[in-house]
Order: sequence, then structure tokens, then C-alpha cells
Amino acid sequence: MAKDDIVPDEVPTHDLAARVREGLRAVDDPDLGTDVLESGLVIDVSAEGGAVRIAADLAGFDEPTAEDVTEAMRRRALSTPGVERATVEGESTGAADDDINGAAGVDTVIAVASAKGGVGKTTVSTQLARALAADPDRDVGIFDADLYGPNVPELLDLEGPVSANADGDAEPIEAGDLTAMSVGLIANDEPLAWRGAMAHEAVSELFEDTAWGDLDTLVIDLPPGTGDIVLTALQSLPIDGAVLVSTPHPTSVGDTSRSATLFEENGVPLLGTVVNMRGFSCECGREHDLFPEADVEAALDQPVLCDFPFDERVREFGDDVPPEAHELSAAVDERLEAVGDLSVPDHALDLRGLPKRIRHEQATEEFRATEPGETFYLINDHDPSPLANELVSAVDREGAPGDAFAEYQVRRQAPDEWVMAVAR
Ligand SMILES: Nc1ncnc2c1ncn2[C@@H]1O[C@H](COP(=O)(O)OP(=O)(O)OP(=O)(O)O)[C@@H](O)[C@H]1O
Repeated sequence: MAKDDIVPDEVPTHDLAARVREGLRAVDDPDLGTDVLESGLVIDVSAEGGAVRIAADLAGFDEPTAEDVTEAMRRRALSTPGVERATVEGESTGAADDDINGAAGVDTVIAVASAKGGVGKTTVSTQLARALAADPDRDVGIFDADLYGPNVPELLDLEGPVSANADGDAEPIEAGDLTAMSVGLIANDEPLAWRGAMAHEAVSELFEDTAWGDLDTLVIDLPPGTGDIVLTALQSLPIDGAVLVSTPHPTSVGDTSRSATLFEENGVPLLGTVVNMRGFSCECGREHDLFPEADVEAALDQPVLCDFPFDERVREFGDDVPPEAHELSAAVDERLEAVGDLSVPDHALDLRGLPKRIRHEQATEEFRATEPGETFYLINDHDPSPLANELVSAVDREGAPGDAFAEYQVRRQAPDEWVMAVAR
């Protein structure tokens, strides 16, 4: 692949990036046969000290070809005098929010989930959305994704049919201060693309195909359980945080901990739990427990955001929003801030778009070169945790990454954007 080893004399020697750039003319684009600069494969070359970054458009190559051309560019860069480290980055695919047409204008997505049906998930999600929408500065939507029991239309008195806009996207329905869309509003004869989808894809397809417009917050009422539909929703929707709903009964709490694990495994931050139907006030004036009570906070290792009593007020959707729902919305805001996105510096190593084998090598090399005490950031399109184990051995430490490094965080910022921060 190398054409010649000569770096042209006219390139200023002090400008390392320019020298590497010129050197890359010796590498051919495997598709076009012209060099990688002329073909546009190299998007940018930057240098800091002896470290060089090459941003390349590798989309369209199969994995082995992408590996070959990446290696050829790295070797070429490393052969340039003064270069100590060379990294190739695939062109960033951009935030996943932008990939999801209708939801590009949605700032924050909160999912409400439960391990079982009937624990009050729809009641809690609808009251939460109403409480959030009570703030006049906040535009709020609700997406009823509960394929098994789409009850939001009934609670909010919504009626179809849903109309499509000029792009063929479904127009959400106005419900007081909220905009709403529900799988229950889509009749079988609706001309929407999601009809043909498998059940587990239907939720994300309807989400994508809804013209949400500009929303500050969108609350999603997920189907209950930990099945395929929930899993696909977790993996494909840009969820910023999840609220779990459980009764205080030990069995319900036990099931909820399995839901919590599923969310954690898929990088969706858990905001906490709503304990629903905790106690009711009897006409006799006494408080009664409906269920034997578990220590929910300890069992789930998540904060309890709020208790909802068993009370007629909680299931009413008239003008007044119950005070418990306001308490919940404040707790959700506070938790969202606490689990907020990691701020990622420009110099973060973006592994997306690179052949998988090369990702590990590059991450390890950059991590080794990170000064002790500094934090190494990388971006990947799937969970980078397995890679962290390699970083542990790369610096001769032992144990799990969380124990081996003073600071170690992995966050899914969007479905295809995972960030890892490791203090060297
Ligand atoms: N705190 C509460 N006080 C009184 N009734 C409640 C409370 N929470 C829920 N309910 C009632 O319990 C029933 C089930 O609630 P809801 O539909 O919200 O549960 P769900 O978990 O979404 O169920 P599904 O999965 O079947 O949709 C409804 O009739 C609802 O009005």
C-alpha cells in the first residue's frame, strides 16, 4: 500500500500534523485506488505533542478492509519523525437522538417501568407527566408504549384516529397541557410504517415515527416485565433515566430488582422507585398497610422517589394533580441532574466506526500514554466495560476496574454513544 517513503521537503518540519498528512499520500484508498487524502477518506489530521489523531471515513468498508487501511495509516503516521503515538478514529455517527427522526427535538426522555402489570405504572407515569407539565415553561409529552395494556388514552380521555403529517409521521394528540401518543390509538388500518414491524420493534418504530416536535420532557409508559419488547425499547430509545414502580410487597420488590438489573445492564440510569399503594387511610381514621412491607430502598439499592398511597385521588385525572405527583416530579428532576451525562472533552478517543479489533489496541495504547492522575475518556457505540478489564492489565493493576481505578465511570449517553471515563 505504501507508495514511497519520502516526506516532501516543502512541508514545514515543525508542523507534525502537516507532515503526517503529506505522508498519508503514500497510503491508497482500497476502493478507489487513489491516495487516502485525494479520495477524501482522511477527514482530518491533528497533533498534540507527539500524539497524532487521524479522523477517517471508514464507513462502507468491510471489517478486514477497514482494519487494513487503518493499520496502514497508523504505520505510516508512526514512521514520521517526531510521532510517538498515532490513533485513527472512524467518522463519528453523531448522537442517536438525531437518528430518531421525530424525537430530535426532545430534550429528556424518562421511562416508567415495572416488573409486573397492575402495580400502577400507567397511573404513575400519567400523573408524573401531568405534574411536569404543570410548569408553564415546560413542554411535556407522554408516550404510551404499553402494548399489553395501553390505558393512557382512557385515563386522559384521548381519542383517535391519529393523523399523519406531510412526512408520514404520526401527529401526537393534545391532552390538556400534554401531547400524547399511544399504541392504543393506532388502529390496524392506520397507514403507518410500524404496522408491519415485529411486536418488539413496534414500540421503537412508533416512537420514531411520531412527530413529537420540541419537547422538554417525554415520559414513556413502558410495557411491564423484562421481555423482548422492554429490552428492545431500552436498547433503541434515547432514555435518559428510568423510574421503577413497585408495590411495597416483598414479592413485587424482588421482581423489580430483576427489572433494575436489566436497566443497569443496558446502561440506562435508574432514577429510583415509586412505591405505589403504600398504605391507605380508612374511614375509621386509621392508616392501614395493604401489603406486608419490604425495605424497598435497601432491597433495590435505589432511592425511593416517592410513596403513592392507595387513594382515589391518585387515580383521578381531573384538574388537580395530586401532591405526591409533584413530589415525584421534583425528585425526578433532582435525580436526573445527579445522574446527568458525563461531559466529554474534545480529546476523548472516539472508537465508533473503527474495526473492533483495532479499538482495543488503540484504547490500550492511549490509556498507557495518559499521564497518571489524568482522566482518559473514550466513546464507543456499545458498552465499553469489557475493554476496561484490558486497561486494568495494561497498567499492571489487579481486580475489577471499579476497584483498580480511583475513578471509573461508564455511561450510556444515547443508544449508540457510551462514554467511559477512567482516572489513570
Ligand atoms: N395509588 C393508587 N390508588 C388507588 N388506585 C390505584 C393506585 N394506583 C393504581 N391504581 C389503580 O390500579 C389499577 C392498575 O393501575 P395501572 O393501570 O396504573 O397499573 P399498570 O401497572 O399500568 O397496569 P397494566 O400493566 O395492566 O397497564 C387501575 O385501576 C388504577 O386506577
